[in-house]
Amino acid sequence: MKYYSLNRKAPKVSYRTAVINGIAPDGGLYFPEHLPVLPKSFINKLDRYSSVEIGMEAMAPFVHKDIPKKELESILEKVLDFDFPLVPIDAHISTLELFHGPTMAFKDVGARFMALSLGYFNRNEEKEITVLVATSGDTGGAVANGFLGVKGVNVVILYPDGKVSDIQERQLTTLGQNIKALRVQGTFDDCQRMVKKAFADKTLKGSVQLTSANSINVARWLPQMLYYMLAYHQKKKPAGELVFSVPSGNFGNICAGMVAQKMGLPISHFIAATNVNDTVPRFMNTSEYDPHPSTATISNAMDVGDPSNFVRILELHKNDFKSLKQNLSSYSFTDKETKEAMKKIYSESKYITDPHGAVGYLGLKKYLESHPDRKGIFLETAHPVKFLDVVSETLHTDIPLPPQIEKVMNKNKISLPISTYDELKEFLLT
Ligand SMILES: Cc1ncc(COP(=O)(O)O)c(C=O)c1O
Ligand SMILES: N[C@@H](CCOP(=O)(O)O)C(=O)O
Repeated sequence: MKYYSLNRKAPKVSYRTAVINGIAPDGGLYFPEHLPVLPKSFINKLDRYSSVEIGMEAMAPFVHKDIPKKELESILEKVLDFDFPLVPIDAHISTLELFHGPTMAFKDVGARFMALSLGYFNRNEEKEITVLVATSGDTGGAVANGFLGVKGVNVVILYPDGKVSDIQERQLTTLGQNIKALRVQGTFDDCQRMVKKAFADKTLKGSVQLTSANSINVARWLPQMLYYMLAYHQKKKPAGELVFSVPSGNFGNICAGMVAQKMGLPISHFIAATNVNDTVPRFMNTSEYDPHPSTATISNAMDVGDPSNFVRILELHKNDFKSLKQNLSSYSFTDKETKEAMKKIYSESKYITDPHGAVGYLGLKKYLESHPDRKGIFLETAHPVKFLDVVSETLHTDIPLPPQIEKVMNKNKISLPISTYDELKEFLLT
């Protein structure tokens, strides 16, 4: 498989080079040259395959030639070593829990897939590589955990100071070793801008080999398509067409779902549910992309004003607004609505959602109002314990700390404050 730059001013590259570069030299996101269509016989029998077998079929074409099948299998065995249960909420709605991994958010699959891919590519290299990552909460912890101790890789995480939850901050600042955290005076978008500026900085790139572990990196982005396949894997046959509501921030997860759909998964429609950071819902109403600075919300990991992956979504729909409209609805919700939804789900179904999942639920509910004949799944993207304050204040209930979280609670948070790109550059060069 070759990958091209969406800015179309850089050479096509292999999976290996796309992963190592992170972003193309012309500043564009990499995109697969073609999307393989999976055999109908495979799609119709997803329930009969194991998660690793599904992962092999779906991911092999994307890494082909750079990662041998045996190695890919061993990577997938490590990446998919936890469950992704589909839980019914009511007669029309289920939720796919993506939080049973080591950092309890959906980022664990992509982060570990990328870490293991890079570890494989770096196995005989002497040169060190620096993985730069911007986080609004969950990517940082997942990347820190996934890359901890990986030979030849240093990780630098940028997060917006005071805008991530206490547990999220602990997950990205307490591991030590090859993981460093920088707390930025600004928003997630400022962090992401600094990361992108670093990639465009020739003097920096001459001294440090940089890559990104955000979903701009194909190794972080593409494996997320497996969630959608694993949902069908749990459905009784024939599953029929489903709609997916995806709580969205940087739009990597929903975009990976759209890749799965193009590969043959029978998804009838997507809902991108956002908090008040509504750049995409506004675009879907006006066809004008007009990013606003992000606003802090209780679903903080989605506080993104200028989502990186939206260009990939446009590419998947050949930049045709009409065809995008047929496949995607997008709605935004306030914190008040989110809390009301958390209460409603808890009182009606005894199910505790985190604020991100609750936004996904609201998006699905809204869509089903005008499509009562359809059934849908909203993705529960993080464990509610990661947002303990909001959840206990809203639902007046306690959540016991799972062992994954307990182990970071008594550790010291270590991070350096920065406010400008020059400070980041100085940090990377010393
Ligand atoms: C818990 C949670 N939900 C939803 C999102 C949004 O996902 P995406 O950025 O892929 O749209 C994130 C962060 O990305 C997250 O951490
Ligand atoms: N919500 C994310 C923001 C970055 O998203 P990514 O998927 O592009 O890494 C976070 O939790 O950091």
